[in-house]
Amino acid sequence: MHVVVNAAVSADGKLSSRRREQLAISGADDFARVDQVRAASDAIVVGVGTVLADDPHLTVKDEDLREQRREDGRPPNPARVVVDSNGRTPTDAEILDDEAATYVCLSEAAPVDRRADLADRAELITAGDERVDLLRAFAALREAGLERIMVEGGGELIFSLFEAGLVDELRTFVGPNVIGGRDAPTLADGEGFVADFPTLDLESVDRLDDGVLLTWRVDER
Ligand SMILES: NC(=O)C1=CN([C@@H]2O[C@H](COP(=O)(O)OP(=O)(O)OC[C@H]3O[C@@H](n4cnc5c(N)ncnc54)[C@H](OP(=O)(O)O)[C@@H]3O)[C@@H](O)[C@H]2O)C=CC1
Ligand SMILES: Nc1nc(O)c(N)c(N[C@@H]2O[C@H](COP(=O)(O)O)[C@@H](O)[C@H]2O)n1
Repeated sequence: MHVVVNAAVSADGKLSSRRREQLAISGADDFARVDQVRAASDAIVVGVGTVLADDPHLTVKDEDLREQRREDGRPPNPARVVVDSNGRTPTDAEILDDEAATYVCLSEAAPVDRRADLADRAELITAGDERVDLLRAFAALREAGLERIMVEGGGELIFSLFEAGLVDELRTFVGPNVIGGRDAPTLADGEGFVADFPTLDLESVDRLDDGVLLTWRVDER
């Protein structure tokens, strides 16, 4: 399995404002690049915080890229995955439509009625007691044949994936704005590290739109 985290941050490292509404930090060229990364992936993963904030669709937007996937014998869109301990994903969420397969990773704590609602629209994976155990959930995704994984956020999930040692590559588009706010989400939130910080090898730096794309390999821990 290869896990790429891709996100767009402001020049001060924020994913969004303190209102946690979806903000376009990327420009047109970066969104086109993101579409290519999606098209090259078997699955796109987000946390339920992103689903609740953005109601993302997580599909490939460019019809040529979808057609290329069909020609390669793959479904036109990668699978979508929500990490959602308690089954908070709304049943009318875009991510549950029939444009692509969807997996919802739950914990044992997810209420039975939420499981039943979600099971009509998605494959359910249960891993962890109170919170999704990411090592087990990602092992289940791998067993389902999903090898090339793109994670799009948000900051809580990205931190946990680094903590679990699951990230192979980090691609960060840094946009030309300052968002600020101590409560605004950043690339990696969660508890934060105080020692044994994950370290990265800088692979490339590319000017893109009015910002810069940083591609990092994550060192083994
Ligand atoms: N600029 C960009 O590129 C992007 C920006 N965003 C922005 O990010 C914000 C959302 O990010 P954020 O609030 O951090 O939410 P996340 O999308 O990271 O989801 C976090 C939630 O996932 C659930 N979860 C379950 N298991 C785990 C686990 N093991 N580790 C971590 N989380 C787990 C938790 O909810 P529970 O306990 O209920 O399961 C948790 O609160 C929005 O403002 C959105 O607009 C999002 C993506 C990309
Ligand atoms: N790469 C990138 N740049 C930004 O500026 C963004 N705001 C995001 N957001 C991510 O894209 C999701 C929306 O996807 P759909 O257009 O609905 O398919 C959003 O939920 C974030 O994960 N990404």
